[in-house]
Amino acid sequence: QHLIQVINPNTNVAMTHTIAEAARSVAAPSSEIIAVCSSQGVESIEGHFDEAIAAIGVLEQIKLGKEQGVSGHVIACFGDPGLLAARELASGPVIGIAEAAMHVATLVATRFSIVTTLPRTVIIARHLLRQYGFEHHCAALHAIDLPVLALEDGTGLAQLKVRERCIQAMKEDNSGAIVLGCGGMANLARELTSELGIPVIDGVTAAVKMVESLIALGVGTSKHGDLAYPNKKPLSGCFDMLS
Ligand SMILES: O=C(O)C[C@H]1NC(=O)NC1=O
Repeated sequence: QHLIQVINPNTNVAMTHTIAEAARSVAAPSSEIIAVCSSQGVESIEGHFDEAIAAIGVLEQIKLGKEQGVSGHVIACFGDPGLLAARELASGPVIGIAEAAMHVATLVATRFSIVTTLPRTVIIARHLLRQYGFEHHCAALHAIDLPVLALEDGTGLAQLKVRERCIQAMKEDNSGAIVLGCGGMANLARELTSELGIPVIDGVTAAVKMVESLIALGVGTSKHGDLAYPNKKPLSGCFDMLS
């Protein structure tokens, strides 16, 4: 039995539940999903400011997960906030949902489109494409132009918009797969894949299976070089919780 920690970096409980359900829907019988969210910070992550705040929440949860003996971690926000910092802290694998979804898309298509929430977060996905080396694999990025928490408001409007943008991407982008650009979209991928006849990929489920694979391979985060544990030093003020 392996514990896999799935971290929603925002503080929204409903979205944490959506993410947890998706993670558990694909987890192997040998995996136990520990779903958590940041204990403080932002209720949704919609830009650079939010990402910076969320990264601290991620690090706090990574530390707690380590103390609980988890075997691996998922950062369940499409900005992959705090990913490399989390890898310094962690000994097991740490996978962000954006990198996971992008990797899976490149395994089944030569080019993919991304459908995310607010237009202002598109640049964050662009930065990740460059950082991960997938810039030339991404045909286009689309935003439904609704706030992240519209996905949890119960009206179904955001889900309708995601479907519309996926259909538009299929028609316009000449890409073979679509990546859903938000942890809160995790429960939409299977239905959209079968309805639209194109791989619609969610990063939460992709990341859970990648963490499981790395655990099975006996591959943890490298502690050789820049992802070694952080240099020991006193952490003052509110950061004391990270020491
Ligand atoms: O960047 C986005 O639009 C989505 C991102 N924000 C958030 O609170 N969870 C996420 O996955």
